[in-house]
Amino acid sequence: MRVHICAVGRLRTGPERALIDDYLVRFDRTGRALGLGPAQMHEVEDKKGGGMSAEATLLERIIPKSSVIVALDERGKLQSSPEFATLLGDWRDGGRGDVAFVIGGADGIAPDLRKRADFRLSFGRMVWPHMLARAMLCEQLYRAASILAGSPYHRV
Ligand SMILES: C[S@@+](CC[C@H](N)C(=O)[O-])C[C@H]1O[C@@H](n2cnc3c(N)ncnc32)[C@H](O)[C@@H]1O
Repeated sequence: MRVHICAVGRLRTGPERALIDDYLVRFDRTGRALGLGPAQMHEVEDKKGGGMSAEATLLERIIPKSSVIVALDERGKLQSSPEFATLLGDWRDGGRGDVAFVIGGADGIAPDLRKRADFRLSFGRMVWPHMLARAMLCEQLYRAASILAGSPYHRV
């Protein structure tokens, strides 16, 4: 099952990029034997300042058809890391295709796209900058793969 990260904003060279690249390499390496990955990053940018509805139009174009859509949203559902690992395994085994994680921009994800999502995932009720949310997602993907692989990275 391929994992798509569909995000608003272009990641420039810097500390977030280093973190994200590192966790995605680790995720791909750990996930390969589990049928998870590779992870692909898709970015959109609305240069005309059309806000979340313009961003949603661009996001809709890059979300692969028939993928499970997971919207990252602070109002979504909280998961422990083992619960998230189980979800990822279930999506892989469910045979629906790929999974697409959607990360909004400064205004968030437009309501229609949020409603269309199969799952809304929260990293807590605080709002994080989108690039940090991206880095946190990549770490949790690696952690989930490690949990499913039974490797000792995750400790309770
Ligand atoms: C700066 S936030 C936008 C927050 C905005 N208030 C909203 O209504 O969503 C940019 C993006 O980062 C992600 N994000 C930020 N905090 C999050 C959290 N606690 N849990 C999950 N995703 C989060 C979401 O995808 C959000 O659309």
